Amino acid sequence: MASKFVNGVSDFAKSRVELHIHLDGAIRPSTILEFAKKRGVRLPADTERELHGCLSYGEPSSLTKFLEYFSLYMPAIAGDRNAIRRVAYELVADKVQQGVVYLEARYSPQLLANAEVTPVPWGQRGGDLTPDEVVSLVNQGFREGEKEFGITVRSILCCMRHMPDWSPEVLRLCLKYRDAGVVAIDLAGDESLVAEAGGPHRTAFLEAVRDGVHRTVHAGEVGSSKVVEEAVDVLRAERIGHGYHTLEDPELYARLLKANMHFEICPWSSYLTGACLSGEKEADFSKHPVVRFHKDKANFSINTDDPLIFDSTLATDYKILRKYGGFTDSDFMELNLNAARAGFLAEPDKKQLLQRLYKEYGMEQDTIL
Ligand SMILES: O=c1[nH]cnc2c1ncn2[C@@H]1O[C@H](CO)[C@@H](O)[C@H]1O
Repeated sequence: MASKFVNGVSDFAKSRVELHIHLDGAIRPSTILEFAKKRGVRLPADTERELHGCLSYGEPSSLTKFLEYFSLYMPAIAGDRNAIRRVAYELVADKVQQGVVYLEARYSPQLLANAEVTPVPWGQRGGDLTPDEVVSLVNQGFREGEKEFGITVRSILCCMRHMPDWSPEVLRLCLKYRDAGVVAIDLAGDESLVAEAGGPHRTAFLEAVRDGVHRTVHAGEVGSSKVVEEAVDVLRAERIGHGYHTLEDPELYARLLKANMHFEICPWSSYLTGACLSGEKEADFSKHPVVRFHKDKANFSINTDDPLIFDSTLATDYKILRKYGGFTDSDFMELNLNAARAGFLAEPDKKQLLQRLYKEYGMEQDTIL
């Protein structure tokens, strides 16, 4: 799939920071299979290889069609305590393999629950796993992974654009678990269907500002620059998830460059969701917005987004930038340092992370700080 674009290109394998990955878009096919069998959930295939083939794709589609893939496998995981702890732990294990030293992973607590959520997602029967307990289970999985693998992991809780009624609870969980690894609130979902953030989303984000909860918003992925403008001016986002279509509004773009806004860029994802380079069969990533961002010295990170469905790893995205954007090792170091600075880690931990990166990149920190 992705490999046809980047065969033979070398990778940047030093310590990396990843800020934009969906926990529920990053599950191992083997784990989906295992829990589906245990729970009697039907899947589109019953070997790991075939299943992975069914749950992923490699040609450009749309955000709406991409989001439908979740329904193929989420019934195997949602509502199961062991499954949820496992997928969190395994994400850490997988990311260590990809050289990640700091990870922020996001998910919707409601989409993994089967109690105290209306409607109960994925056609599940109601049960007794609440969004609150989901967060606690994910935290446990991440803490186990951190301990085992020696990296730092934090989480971001997603509000869903089409489910404004869930947002007050998402904010409550951000506050309840702020000392247990939850660092921010996000707004995810299909901005091609729901571009304007409804009242409860706005209220949750403004309360987040008031209560010191960090904020990132999916905006300008497939939606227009207006969605980005709303994210910044109304929802008070500190980072933008994707943000490619910011470029349609030069004034807004100039303002965000000046404000050093951080863009969470997901190159391979953006091709497959039709967010960028749409209509191109042989994608020419030299025309991707990330190349412009790079030229303009914008503040951005490189992320996989949903590596299960996009059949990718961080290497896929790094190789694309190396091949089509001319990114060098020092560019990769710089963007990872920018990612660490834009991370929602508490200040002392962030300082430690930056020191770790300087050391591993062989940089004299005195000359950089
Ligand atoms: O690229 C994306 N854009 C918008 N929403 C997304 C994307 N990837 C995943 N999700 C949505 O976020 C939820 C919580 O993790 C996922 O269940 C999916 O619905």
